[in-house]
Amino acid sequence: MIAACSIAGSDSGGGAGIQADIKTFTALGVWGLTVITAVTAQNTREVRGTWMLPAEAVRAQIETVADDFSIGAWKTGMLGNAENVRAVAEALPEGAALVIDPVMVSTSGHRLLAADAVADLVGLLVPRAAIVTPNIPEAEVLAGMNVATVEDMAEAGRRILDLGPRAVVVKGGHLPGGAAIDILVDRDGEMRLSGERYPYSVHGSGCCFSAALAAYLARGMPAREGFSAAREFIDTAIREAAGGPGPVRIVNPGGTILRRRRKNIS
Ligand SMILES: Cc1ncc(CO)c(N)n1
Repeated sequence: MIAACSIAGSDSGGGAGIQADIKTFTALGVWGLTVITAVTAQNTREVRGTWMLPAEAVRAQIETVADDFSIGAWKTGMLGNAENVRAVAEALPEGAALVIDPVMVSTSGHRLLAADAVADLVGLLVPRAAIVTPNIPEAEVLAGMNVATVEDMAEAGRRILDLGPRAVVVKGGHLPGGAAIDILVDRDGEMRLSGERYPYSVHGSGCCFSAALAAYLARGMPAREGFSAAREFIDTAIREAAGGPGPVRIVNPGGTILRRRRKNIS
């Protein structure tokens, strides 16, 4: 069995957070494990409240799943506060393949990471990541610069790479313009993917993208290949959500890779 574990908050609306991650893992043939950091009362339009779980509960969930499952990849989403960031850093097994979605603020404008937790996220977790996946506002915080152009995105990606992860994907969905461009930066250089820009924004797209990346890493794909595959997966999910705003619609992307690799899953 290929398994991946999401460390994130619950979205009662089912479009983002833990729920998005389980649905994505399932669509990609990966067994989804979950470590819940927080509960949110949320729908596609607003976050009405958030309640953090104690760090002890976060630590115990990580240790319990790690003791039983062979976990091909981990991903973090909403961590909420510095205590939970530290608990994750302490409990996460050494050498784990880690995708960090540095969730800070919801699309609807609600804070999902305390401002004073950013330093611990950067100091304790980002250097351990296989891939960090900031959107533009998150890249601005992590890189300490304004990002207004595609070249700014690449520069921000390089600065975040200097924090120590093996790769960074800066997602360009928040930039104005014709195409939606995402840039992966790693020590070999950069890789740009240009996709269609849909005339609406959907709830949960960032969560599904990073979960898809984690699923592909768990299935043994290298980071650059996983980036292409996850980009295609989320493009389909956003397109199928047409009529938005609303949640992304996760569809099984089908294709030969999934069917071929499915045989490996018992
Ligand atoms: C629980 C949760 N995680 C992440 C996001 C990011 O969109 C959200 N809105 N809610």
